[in-house]
Amino acid sequence: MDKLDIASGSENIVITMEEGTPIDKLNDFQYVCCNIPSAETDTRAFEEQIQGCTCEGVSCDITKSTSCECMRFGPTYDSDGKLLSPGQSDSKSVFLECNSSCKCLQSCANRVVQNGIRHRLQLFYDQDKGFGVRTQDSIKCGEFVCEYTGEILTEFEATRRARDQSRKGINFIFVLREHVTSGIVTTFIDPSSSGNIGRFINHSCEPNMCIRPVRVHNLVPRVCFFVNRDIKAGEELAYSYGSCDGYQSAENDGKPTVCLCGSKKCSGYLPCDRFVLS
Ligand SMILES: C[S@@+](CC[C@H](N)C(=O)[O-])C[C@H]1O[C@@H](n2cnc3c(N)ncnc32)[C@H](O)[C@@H]1O
Repeated sequence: MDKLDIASGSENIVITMEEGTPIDKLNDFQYVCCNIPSAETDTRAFEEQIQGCTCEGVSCDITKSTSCECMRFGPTYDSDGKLLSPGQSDSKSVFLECNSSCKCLQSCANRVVQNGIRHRLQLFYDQDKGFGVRTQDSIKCGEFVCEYTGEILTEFEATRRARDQSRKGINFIFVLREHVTSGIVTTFIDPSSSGNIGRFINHSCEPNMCIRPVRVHNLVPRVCFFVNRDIKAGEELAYSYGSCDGYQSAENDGKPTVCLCGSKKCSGYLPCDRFVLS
């Protein structure tokens, strides 16, 4: 692994590591910028291209979102590419960007996540919480930070791996629950051996980031982090591992993990997803 860039050049920005970060702990970790199917996962959702819009011009018009098929569920961003309503639990559940089959250009206002990480991020290590991520730039409320990429698992494999990871006192499996008309669609993402910088972000009971499941070229949801307030360079980035409109992260089975987020609103323990226990 590159000592200067944990992404080894695969992101469009260098992701540095604070001096002294014990990267030897990450021997088998492979950095991947996008989700990949595990050996057991049906790959059809990866292959099915979402139909693009037929808008004419360089960029689709955010202010007339009803005229763009990619914004049929409403706009996701404002004209500066900032997430609309980052401080609220979302009012809509489908977040669609324009994609490779649309006529608009890569600079279209409805293309944010697909343009990758824009702010300088740094990996660091804390004796108590382990790895963590801070920003080296100030970030404005609503701006995109990064995704949580990894292997997309079947429920069976997710349960097996979650139990396995819990025994080692750590759990990386992100459980995304989306409420759709036909019921609940659940996606399991495991970045423990293949993942991106999102894998290292810690939980806070008073987080500075929110999560949105964004779809771009295919049906596989991309779990995306956006800041929910203006933040300063040097701040640690954090999201809530607990449920919020269907998003949850698994935690240690049986023994709750004491939360060290340091917030006055701290609930004492990390949230736990019940699927691990079933
Ligand atoms: C997705 S990983 C985050 C990166 C992790 N710190 C590492 O060293 O790889 C989740 C794990 O980090 C630790 N963690 C995250 N947030 C924490 C918090 N607020 N307090 C205590 N431990 C935390 C827990 O061990 C949890 O299982």
